[in-house]
Amino acid sequence: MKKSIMWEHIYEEADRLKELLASRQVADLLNAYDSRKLTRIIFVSSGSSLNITTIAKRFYEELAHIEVNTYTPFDFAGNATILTQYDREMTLIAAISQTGTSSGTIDAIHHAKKLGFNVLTLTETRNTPVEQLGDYYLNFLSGSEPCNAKTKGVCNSLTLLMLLAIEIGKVKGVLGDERYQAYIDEIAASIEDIPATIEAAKQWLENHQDWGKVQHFYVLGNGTNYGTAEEATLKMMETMCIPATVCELGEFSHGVHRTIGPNSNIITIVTEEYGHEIMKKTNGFLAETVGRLLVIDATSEPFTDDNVIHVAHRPLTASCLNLNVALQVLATALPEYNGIDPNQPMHEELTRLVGTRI
Ligand SMILES: O=P(O)(O)OC[C@H]1O[C@](O)(CO)[C@@H](O)[C@@H]1O
Repeated sequence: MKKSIMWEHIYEEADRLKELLASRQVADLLNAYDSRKLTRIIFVSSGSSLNITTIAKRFYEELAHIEVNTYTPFDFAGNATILTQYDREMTLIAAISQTGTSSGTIDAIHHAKKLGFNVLTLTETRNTPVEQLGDYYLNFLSGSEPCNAKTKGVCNSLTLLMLLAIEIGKVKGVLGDERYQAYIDEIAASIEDIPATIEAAKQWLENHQDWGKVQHFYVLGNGTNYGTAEEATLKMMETMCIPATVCELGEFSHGVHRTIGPNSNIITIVTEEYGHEIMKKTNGFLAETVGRLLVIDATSEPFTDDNVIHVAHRPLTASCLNLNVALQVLATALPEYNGIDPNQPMHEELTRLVGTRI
């Protein structure tokens, strides 16, 4: 079977990210848009473009003192009457769509404009409705990604959101020069980590091809990487075409734990953020209880075991970039072990029926 085009996108990630980091587009945006009074960002997006906002949330709150609200387009347009109460000058709506063609996101932009908000749009694809409807624009700079499950676009858009938070933090004076540089340096170092992450995940998979046969899996994460767990769940569901469950670590023992047993397959994401001790105990319990456990470990003292993939410890960003890369490798490789193209068409008639894209 021909290797999926997703591999090409994954191997491009480090170069596309370096271009993004070198770009001046965020600085140019902040010259055109005065972010000094900004106290609230409302993200509106779907799928991976939504999951990156959950990951990026804490960078805005911590580094720029901006409250973050994350909405799906439907919820934003139809279930958010509180929007009318928000100060238009202190609030920015940021609509994200890789393709720039998701109809829900387009409707949400129209709604935001009707309410009188400033709208920043972010896309991978230029000359699309999402690009053109906003007041301000940022491109992912990831290059074209003509497949269903996005990889390089996720890495670039996630990094773009982190860079935007860091630059706004600097403009607002929340982030001093030293901390600003430390974040930029950590992102640069994380980009250099990517080839090793890809290799570590591929090597682990060589001996664990049986994961390709699973019919359901869980992903557990917390803190910054709860969003990564959501993204991994979506990515692997999209490529493997099987159901999955995502759970925030603290919530796992509030009911979800009752569903697991020897037939369960669980991926956990381990960092040193709040909840680390509980994650350790949970992993110990899972190792005894479930059929398959995979631990993606980004701590400073990673545990070495047959069920562990190591990702470099990057404490300021909780290694979020490389954790996503490792999980993208899984999502691409596992269907291929069964001779299935991770990008195979599936129920396209539904997206046409409900008008997912324009
Ligand atoms: O970012 P977009 O183009 O609005 O699409 C949202 C989501 O839709 C999908 O393409 C699948 O429908 C996802 O891969 C993507 O994350």
